[in-house]
Amino acid sequence: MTSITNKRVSYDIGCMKSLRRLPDRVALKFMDMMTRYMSDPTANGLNLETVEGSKDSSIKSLRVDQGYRAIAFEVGHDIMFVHVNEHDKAYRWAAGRRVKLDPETNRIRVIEELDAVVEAVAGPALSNLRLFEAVVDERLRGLGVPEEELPAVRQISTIEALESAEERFDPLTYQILYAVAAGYKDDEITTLTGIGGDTEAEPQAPAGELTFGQMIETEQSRQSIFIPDSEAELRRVFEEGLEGWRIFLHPDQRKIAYRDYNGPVLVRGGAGTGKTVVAMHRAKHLADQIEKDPSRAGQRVLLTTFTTSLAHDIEANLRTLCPGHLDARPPRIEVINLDRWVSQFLKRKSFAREVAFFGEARDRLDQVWREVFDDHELPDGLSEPFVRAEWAQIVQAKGLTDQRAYVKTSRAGRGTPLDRKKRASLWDIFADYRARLISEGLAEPDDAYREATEILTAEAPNLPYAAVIVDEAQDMGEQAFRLIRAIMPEAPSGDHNSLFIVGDAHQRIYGRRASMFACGVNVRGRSKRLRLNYRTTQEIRAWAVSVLEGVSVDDLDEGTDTLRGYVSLMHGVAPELVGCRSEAEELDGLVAWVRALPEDQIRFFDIGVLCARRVDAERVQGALRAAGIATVLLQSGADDRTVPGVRITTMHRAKGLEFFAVAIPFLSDTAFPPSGALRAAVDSADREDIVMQYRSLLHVAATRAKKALRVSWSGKPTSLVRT
Ligand SMILES: Nc1ncnc2c1ncn2[C@@H]1O[C@H](COP(=O)(O)OP(=O)(O)OP(=O)(O)O)[C@@H](O)[C@H]1O
Repeated sequence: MTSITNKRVSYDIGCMKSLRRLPDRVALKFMDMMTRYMSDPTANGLNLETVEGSKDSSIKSLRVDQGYRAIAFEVGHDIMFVHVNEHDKAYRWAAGRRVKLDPETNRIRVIEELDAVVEAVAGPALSNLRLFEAVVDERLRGLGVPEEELPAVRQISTIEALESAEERFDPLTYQILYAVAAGYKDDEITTLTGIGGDTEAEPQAPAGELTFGQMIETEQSRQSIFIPDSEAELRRVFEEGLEGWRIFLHPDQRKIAYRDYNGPVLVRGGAGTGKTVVAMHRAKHLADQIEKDPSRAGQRVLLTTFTTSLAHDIEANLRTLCPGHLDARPPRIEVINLDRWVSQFLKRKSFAREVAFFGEARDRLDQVWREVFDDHELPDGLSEPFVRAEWAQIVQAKGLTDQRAYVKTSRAGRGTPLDRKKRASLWDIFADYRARLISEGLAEPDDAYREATEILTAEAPNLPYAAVIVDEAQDMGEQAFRLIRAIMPEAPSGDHNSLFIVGDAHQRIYGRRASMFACGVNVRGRSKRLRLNYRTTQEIRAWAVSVLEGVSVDDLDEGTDTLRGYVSLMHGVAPELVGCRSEAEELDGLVAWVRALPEDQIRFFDIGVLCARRVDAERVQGALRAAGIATVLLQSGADDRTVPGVRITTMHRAKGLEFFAVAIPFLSDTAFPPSGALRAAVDSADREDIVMQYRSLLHVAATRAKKALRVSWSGKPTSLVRT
């Protein structure tokens, strides 16, 4: 027996999973031993014992209590725990295992070599029952199954047998086998595993030359091996649960979040690909760097979003990832939505006008417009809604403050042409509106962004930010990007790790748009894409993508994006598409669907009903309540999951949420897009924009579902859905 001190301890995903199956007292004891060792390795040495008769001399066992043993590999400076189980089972598991440094996949693999005898006996007898019969060795090897595991693969007879043999295989092998069995194509499996193909991650050194200690640190190994940085981190992971996003990042995610960049970075990815997860890890990484360097004390990372609710969610999640950075005084990470940041900044700068973000202040804007329209004649053929749309989408969106700039500006994308004369008379109206706003002490959000940008540019105040991370970038307009660039201007020494921008133009639901390049944010050569959807099954994702079929979407810059090449981690059942004769029948069906969901697998808070309009959400609430089903109508605040009840909310609010099962009712051709929204269109181009926003909204709503989706309508379905 050797008492081990001062080694680096890590845990592979198999160990984490086996911990979950242990009785609580055993799991707690193991966790306690590990955290104590990490807090003071010299005082709390680990008594590792050699496993007699094992194939690999580095395999060791650790007594957890009388009946349980943990299995680990001890190589050089590292101890990697791989399994915890009852005494005999643990030793049996350990007997045939060995650790392999696999240069092909740039990972540490934990494999079991079957004896040739077992193989010979099992082979012919099972020949007509083999799950992978039609799959040749070469394909499996190419996908990353180690040679040594092929005999065991050949013994698997059914998908259920594969599932119950999970512990027999190296975690990556299991993932590959499962994907092959589920019918994924090779390029899709490459996306799932991050091996080879067109992935962001790549070997960091010639893989063949890496030692165990180096190989365990690769982006690829860390997809399934957790190396805690500190006792606090280990304790948090044990306490908060083992949700993959915190520890087992996809190699692409880790590479994107944990590298240095010499300029702004753009990360795109379809719904559910872990963009927010990457943004959070990026914040942690940059804050870790600040913490380690005493000369950077007081600096911080600004993580900003478009909506308040996402900012709340991110802050809550960061509390489980790196609370120290939020609680430090001053904090090393600040999470705030951009509107709020602007309000606070302008307040500090004694900006005297009230910014009309929502509510009563917005009603006052309507009142000012009414007064302006009373005093002006509109140019021929133009309506009041047109004038307001021109103001919002051209003048304010582009930050135009004088007539010359307005006359010269490009109005690309606006349907109704305007000659010079019309533009000149429109400018009179705009100038009057602006003057009245100022005398009323009011400002629109775009004014606030512009003012803040001007103050920052003129004063260059000493802000504490070392970097800005932006989530939901697709919903931010030009003024927002100019402001972000002004908060984090390019340093004289270059743009080191300055801006990290995350978004998906397919999910643009607020009608704003900007080219980052035009706003001084140059991401050329640093544009990344995430392709693995962790949230939604392949079947639901395919349906959600069909809603956007044939539509061209930008890449948040000056190019175009596509939803091709995405893969979902899971397969599941096809979405239910339900046509009804009336809305009453639709609501009855919805109630029956909620009741029929398997109660043992799913709790009410994990069911979301998403509607285009708040009034519809209220109708759904009425129907569910009448049937005795508890409900929660979600408003703009965070979703408190300790309150029981089916979640009902608008599709807009659903952004940032996810549910096991989602229902989207009222998708008839007269109800979706809602007629009120279409009536607001000022011309055919505007109408197309509105329809596009509703397509995106439906795409967002559908991609909130993890496992089950129900879509319904009464009468004729909207042309936006494929039935
Ligand atoms: N490496 C990972 N391991 C396990 N789960 C992950 C991983 N990365 C992301 N997830 C999970 O996938 C889901 C989607 O992640 P996230 O919200 O970051 O995606 P997103 O791209 O921002 O989505 P959207 O654009 O739809 O809002 C979350 O439940 C998250 O915890």
